[in-house]
Amino acid sequence: MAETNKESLLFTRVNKDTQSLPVSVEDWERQAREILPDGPFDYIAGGSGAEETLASNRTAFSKWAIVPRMMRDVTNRTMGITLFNQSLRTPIMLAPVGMQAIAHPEGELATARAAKEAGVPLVVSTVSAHPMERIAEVMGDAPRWFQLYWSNDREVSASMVKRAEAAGYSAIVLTVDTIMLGWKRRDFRNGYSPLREGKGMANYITDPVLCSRLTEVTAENVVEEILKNIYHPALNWNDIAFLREQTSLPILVKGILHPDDARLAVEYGVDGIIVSNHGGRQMDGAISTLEALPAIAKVVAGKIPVLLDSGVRTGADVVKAIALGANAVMIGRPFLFGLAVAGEKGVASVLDTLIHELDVAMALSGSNSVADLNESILVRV
Ligand SMILES: Cc1cc2nc3c(=O)[nH]c(=O)nc-3n(C[C@H](O)[C@H](O)[C@H](O)COP(=O)(O)O)c2cc1C
Ligand SMILES: O=C(O)C(=O)c1ccccc1
Repeated sequence: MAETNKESLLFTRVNKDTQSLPVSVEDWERQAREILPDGPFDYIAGGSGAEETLASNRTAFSKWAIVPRMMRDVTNRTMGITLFNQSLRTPIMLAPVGMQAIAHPEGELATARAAKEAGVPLVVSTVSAHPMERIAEVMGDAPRWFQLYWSNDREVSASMVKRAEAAGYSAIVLTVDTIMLGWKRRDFRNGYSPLREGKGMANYITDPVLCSRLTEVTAENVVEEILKNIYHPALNWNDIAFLREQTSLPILVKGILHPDDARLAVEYGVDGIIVSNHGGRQMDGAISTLEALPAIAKVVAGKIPVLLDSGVRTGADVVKAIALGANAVMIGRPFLFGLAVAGEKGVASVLDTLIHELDVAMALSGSNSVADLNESILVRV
């Protein structure tokens, strides 16, 4: 990506199109704060409980410093990786984020266009504001995964997975940390629930199995059904076998923080792990993902890919996560702030900035490829 680097620094970053756009996630967040009402803004930016995990996701990154290597000829460096036989331009993905219409009316459709343009895979949420098939249409051949919220009616889960496979999604991400919703004080204060407002029902109202359960298909009935479906405390490792019967796609579990769970994921034949605390939105007081990563990477020992999200904001953050054992990272709120402020252009700009930051961070740390990144360039501070 040497050519992009030159261009970005000398031209793109100072040309008139990008000048008015924010250049950091903090700036995007500030602008989103101005545009969005309290309900949606707090829903997006907030965390659960006392927001301790939300904060520690960031401080964890500052507890590691990069010790850059010099004079390593980084002319021909690459950010490319291969994940489940798919070549990706960078080790960055868009995390599954539901109900994106609360940020921007075009929601996931705008995000999908930006992701496609940037060559960054998108993970579409079960509770997306547009049907997965519609989002797939926008993406054409561009890489996309489907995130599943296990339903307490497993035939609904099976139906969604089959629809995703038919619509060209190439992996299933089973989110396992949301067997019930986290305790969100900001939302209680604001009296705000996007799910209740029907912002996350597109995949349900279009689902034949879910609709067959209703006496009458109305928005109200669908929302009630979703609320019942999202609550599924019985989820356990044996459910993986059922999921495996429904699809030939790779299955990842999202929300792993304990090395023993990582070991179980491998044992139960899962194809990938996403180290995540849901961006500090579920179990407050939970360990930050960067702190959790090394022990998990050690247990997994390269048997399956390990991804990480929660708190990734800069190119240097990506370098640190990969150096500590992640194969790739995902971002959530950063792209949502971009979406809220400037729709597709905003998501595109957030991605462009992060990708260029990563390129510069790799070059200046003396790394020619993602495979070059390891703990030897990190120190605890
Ligand atoms: C508004 C919002 C909605 C989310 N919806 C989902 C979802 O539907 N499914 C899911 O697995 N994770 C969901 N997440 C969690 C993200 O996938 C991701 O784990 C988290 O945002 C990463 O942390 P970050 O925001 O600090 O980058 C959501 C996060 C936010 C902020
Ligand atoms: O807001 C969230 O983080 C989230 O993941 C979610 C889960 C279930 C329903 C709606 C949102």
